[in-house]
Amino acid sequence: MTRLSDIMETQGKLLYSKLFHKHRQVEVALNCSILSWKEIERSRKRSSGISNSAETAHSHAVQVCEIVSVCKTDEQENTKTRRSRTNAEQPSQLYPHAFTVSCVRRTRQHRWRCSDVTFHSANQGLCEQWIQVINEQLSLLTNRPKSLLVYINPFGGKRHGKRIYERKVAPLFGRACISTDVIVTERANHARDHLKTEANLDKYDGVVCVGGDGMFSEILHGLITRTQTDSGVDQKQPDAELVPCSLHIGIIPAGSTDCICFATVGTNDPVTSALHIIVGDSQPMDVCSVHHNDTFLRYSVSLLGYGFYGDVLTNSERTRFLGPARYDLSGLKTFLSHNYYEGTVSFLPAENNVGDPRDKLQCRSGCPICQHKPSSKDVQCEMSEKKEKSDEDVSGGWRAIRGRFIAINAASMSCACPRSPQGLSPSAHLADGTTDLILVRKCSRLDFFRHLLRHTNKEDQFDHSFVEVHRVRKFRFQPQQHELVSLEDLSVSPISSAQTTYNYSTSHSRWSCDGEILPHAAIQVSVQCQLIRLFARGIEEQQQCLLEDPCTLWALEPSTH
Ligand SMILES: Nc1ncnc2c1ncn2[C@@H]1O[C@H](COP(=O)(O)OP(=O)(O)OP(=O)(O)O)[C@@H](O)[C@H]1O
Repeated sequence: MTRLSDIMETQGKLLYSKLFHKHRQVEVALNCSILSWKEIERSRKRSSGISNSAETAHSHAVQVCEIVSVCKTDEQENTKTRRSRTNAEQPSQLYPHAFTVSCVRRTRQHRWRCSDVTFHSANQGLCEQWIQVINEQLSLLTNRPKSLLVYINPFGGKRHGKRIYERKVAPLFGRACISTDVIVTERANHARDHLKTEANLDKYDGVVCVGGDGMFSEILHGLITRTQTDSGVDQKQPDAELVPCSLHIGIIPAGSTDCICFATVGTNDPVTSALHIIVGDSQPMDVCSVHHNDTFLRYSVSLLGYGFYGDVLTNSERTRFLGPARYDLSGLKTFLSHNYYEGTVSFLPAENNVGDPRDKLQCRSGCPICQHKPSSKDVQCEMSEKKEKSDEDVSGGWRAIRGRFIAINAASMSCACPRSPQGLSPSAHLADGTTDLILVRKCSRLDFFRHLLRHTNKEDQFDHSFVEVHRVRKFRFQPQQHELVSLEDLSVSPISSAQTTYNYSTSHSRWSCDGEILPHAAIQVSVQCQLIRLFARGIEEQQQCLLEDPCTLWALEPSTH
């Protein structure tokens, strides 16, 4: 990676001045990508009668694209600060004019904060020039949103959505001169329906969702449906090539489950999300379209789960009154039930894909695998290759596995969360046009427990004889129609042997689709590569970016953060 200081040298300076920062003289320089400042400390050593002017410098730099705003420093603020200074800090009194640059500062665990840096000068005109030139550079950043449509779910999570937006997000949008239209939802699906038909989307550069994953799903469905309607595409057709949405979606986390935000930003923090929106970050994301025959069911961006995860969700819905504890209780109940389900999974492997579900390459900011996006031409080519092969192979490039499954999961992202830091599929990618299909076959309770346990540590959860994982572009599931099946032939684990009764599989489970239960067990799923874009940049390798340039403003905050 190129050092910021090198960029400063190689790119022409737009502006250079000696100003004061924190009562020390600094050299401040701006080019089209970096604002940097360097402390000048003159220690006049006199030896052998020769005056020696030495510079010891503390350098700082911020990328122009991470500047939130620049403004004249409030007169009162400036005077107050000056009055409170001691005599030793008097030079600032000689420099009464000032401007403040607000910029992104990285703190621990992928959190961003807005940090103010104030520069003082005796020359008012010079301060105004700095403000003007920095603003000119900011206006060249065309990816930044200027106008946003914000939907707030006032009942998401702990019901703090409105307060979070008003206190933490709106002031930042104001500073960045972003205009907003805010809609506080009055019922479930209010945001989805408004986006589908009423909203005048031409006015906006993006849509912001204040709430949890359920609220995000509403925005996702509203925006995709609207885009297809406006483009004359029929999303009901399972083979329709969907048109990518032009508006970005921003997520301000304010729900009880905020997995999409966590997976795309690395933290669930409203201020961090607001800053990613302000700087106009862009993270493409795959979306799975789910159909039952020719009926469109839903879109999914994170997890489609049949069997274990479908049952956990179905059971938890029956005990909503228990609050978030219902998921633990339902998980335990489902685990003890130890059901399995028979059916056929058919899938189209992503053979030309660069990555593999077990290659341990995690999807991170600027992910090379997601950048190697297959064009629809490549996918067509892959399909026709498969078709050619199909002359010999009856499956037409598709593979089919019939069996008895405890769980069938399709992870379109790692699905990492605080409880499972690696997630269900640690190497799944946000935008490579595939989903990781994980099949957990019938096994003993103890084995299944061992498999589940691996989600909480760093061991390979696919390294079990009863687990297989395939990276796929499409898949189908057809449940087996049959009577109740006995688990007699299961290898008996210590846990199950303690029980005197046998377990029986009910014939069907339900699919959990990003936390919503689907009405059909037989489904067809097709991954729509990079159908949407979020105001995010994926999870940054934080330590790496701190170490790469010592000349950086990105100092870590104390561990309290
Ligand atoms: N004004 C409203 N009144 C009732 N429900 C709403 C309203 N606005 C949105 N919703 C619905 O609330 C559901 C949950 O919202 P959200 O995801 O923001 O919060 P959550 O606490 O994370 O949800 P969950 O109950 O799924 O954990 C969404 O499916 C959404 O459709």
